[in-house]
Amino acid sequence: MWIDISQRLEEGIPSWPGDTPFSYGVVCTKEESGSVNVGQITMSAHTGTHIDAPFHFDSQGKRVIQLEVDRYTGPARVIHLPGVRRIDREALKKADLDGVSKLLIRTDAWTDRRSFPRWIPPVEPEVAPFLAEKGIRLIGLDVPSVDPLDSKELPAHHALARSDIHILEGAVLDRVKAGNYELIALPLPLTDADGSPVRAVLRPL
Ligand SMILES: Nc1ccccc1C(=O)C[C@H](N)C(=O)O
Ligand SMILES: [Zn+2]
Ligand SMILES: [Zn+2]
Repeated sequence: MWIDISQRLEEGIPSWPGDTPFSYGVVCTKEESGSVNVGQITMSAHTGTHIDAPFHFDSQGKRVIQLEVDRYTGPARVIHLPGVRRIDREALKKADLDGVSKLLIRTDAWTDRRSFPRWIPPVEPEVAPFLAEKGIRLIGLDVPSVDPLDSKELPAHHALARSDIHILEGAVLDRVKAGNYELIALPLPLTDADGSPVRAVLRPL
C-alpha cells in the first residue's frame, strides 16, 4: 500500500511569506462552455510538498526538466529525529545511513500545517559532503526549507548542490515510521522552472 506524504493543494495552504498564494478556480464552467469545467492553478513553485531545482538559488543552475527522474524514485530511508535543533553530524550520528541513496528526515517540527512555521531545524552545510560520501543523492524534509527561514545566503541549499544532493521539501511524515521504503516524488515536466510541486508517496519495503 502506498502512503501519501504530500500536502494537499487547496485554498489556505500556507505559502512562503510574501510568495504567491495557492488558488484553484474554474475559469470556464460546464454551463458556460457547454462541455467541460476548465480549471486554472496559480501557485508558487515552492508551495506544499515540492522539489527545488538548482536554478532556485543559482541563476546558472539546472532547471526542473534537467533533473533526472531517477533522483525522485526508488529505495529511500526515513529516519526520525524528533525535537532536533539542527540537522548536523551530531544529530545524524546514530542514524544508519549505509546503503541509502535517498534520505527522508522526519523532524516533527512543522506541527500546524495550516500556517507557515516560525522556526525550522536547519540542515547544517557541513553535513552535505558527509551525506554525499554515504551515497545520498536526495534529501527530503518535513519542513519548507533546508536553511533557516530568514537566510538569504542559503548555505545548505548551496552545499547540498555542490555535493550533488537534490532537495525535497514539505513532505508530510507525521505518521511515517522510520524504516525503508520505495519513494516516488516526481516533479512536473516544467521546462524552465526553479522548483515543482510533487505528489510524493512511500511504500514500505
Ligand atoms: N518561495 C520563496 C520566496 C522568497 C524567498 C524564498 C523562497 C523559498 O522558497 C525559499 C525556500 N528555501 C525554498 O527553497 O523552498
Ligand atoms: Zn523550495
Ligand atoms: Zn529550498
